[in-house]
Amino acid sequence: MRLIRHCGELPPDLRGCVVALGNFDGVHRGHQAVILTAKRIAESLGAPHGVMTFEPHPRAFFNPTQPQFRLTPFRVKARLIEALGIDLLFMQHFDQDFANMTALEFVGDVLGNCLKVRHVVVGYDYVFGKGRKGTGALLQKAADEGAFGFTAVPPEMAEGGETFSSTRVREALTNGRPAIAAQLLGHYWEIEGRVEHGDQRGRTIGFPTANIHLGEYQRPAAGVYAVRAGIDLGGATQWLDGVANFGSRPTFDKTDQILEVHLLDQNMDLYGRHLRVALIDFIRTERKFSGLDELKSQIQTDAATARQMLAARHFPASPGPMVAVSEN
Ligand SMILES: Cc1cc2nc3c(=O)[nH]c(=O)nc-3n(C[C@H](O)[C@H](O)[C@H](O)COP(=O)(O)O)c2cc1C
Ligand SMILES: Nc1ncnc2c1ncn2[C@@H]1O[C@H](COP(=O)(O)OP(=O)(O)O)[C@@H](O)[C@H]1O
Repeated sequence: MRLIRHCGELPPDLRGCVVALGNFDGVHRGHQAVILTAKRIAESLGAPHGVMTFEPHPRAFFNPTQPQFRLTPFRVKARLIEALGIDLLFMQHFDQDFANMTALEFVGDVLGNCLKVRHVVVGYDYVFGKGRKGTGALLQKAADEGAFGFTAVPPEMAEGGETFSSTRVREALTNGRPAIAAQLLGHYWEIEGRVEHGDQRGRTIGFPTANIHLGEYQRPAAGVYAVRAGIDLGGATQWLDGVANFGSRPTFDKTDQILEVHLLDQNMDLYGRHLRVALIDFIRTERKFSGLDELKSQIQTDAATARQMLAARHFPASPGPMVAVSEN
């Protein structure tokens, strides 16, 4: 997959693609339907396929003080889109100038003059352009006038008849339901980041923990999770079982929230390493303990619970993006 940040970077032979437009935060199963529709149409036309997405997320641009909400920071989103086999990823920088662009200007200048798109694909409720005036109807009108082909993909339904949505994924995570989030996403939800130094207390109780700050990520429910941690070993991601706590560690009167991951049966220096942490199951809510002994004995129980939960699930043997398995 080729990442294009500026129109001028697009080689002439890659003009005329079929493009899926959207924010696609999470790349959930509804997003996948939109992106794969663009891919299928492109293949039938013999054209390149692409996804156009906007950074920073327009919602974060317009409301910079709102709580963090991202399911997938850009690099994670890009990896998931690449896994769908897409040729081109257009990352459109979202700034004040871009926000001022009308829907018609976007269609004419970006989709038309710059990309010379053959076909545009969006989800059923997608809106774009200044004042959110750009709709499926506007794109259909441009298509009727011969600018390009157009497809609006109808809502993809989950088993219970509800539509897949990033909002529902966020709700599942804040309610401590990572398995539900995984069903909606079609893959386990992952937090990834660099391992930082902490208070070096973990090793003294036999549970060293790799610490990761969540940055722009949506905060899940505070508590203990069975996790799988992905570490880059020689270019391939190796997945290891673990138990993690996300929260503010009230036992030590801390207030900042952090993800702390203990890898089961491992002893390795992870400081400064890049870690992917997939939340698999929720074990319990975070608590304030009377002291280290009580915390240690609870973490021993948590580790045993995580072991059982992870053993009950089946994960693909090969490294790469993990796929969600159904609840059992
Ligand atoms: C499985 C697990 C469960 C935890 N549960 C709690 C908890 O309920 N309450 C709490 O205050 N801290 C909890 N912690 C966080 C520990 O307080 C923290 O890992 C320990 O103090 C080590 O901190 P350090 O990495 O800064 O050295 C948990 C940690 C792990 C690994
Ligand atoms: N099984 C393991 N799981 C997690 N981290 C481990 C493990 N074994 C060794 N480590 C190392 O120990 C560090 C955490 O130890 P800890 O005493 O909790 O220190 P800190 O407070 O700095 O996180 C990790 O960052 C990693 O480098």
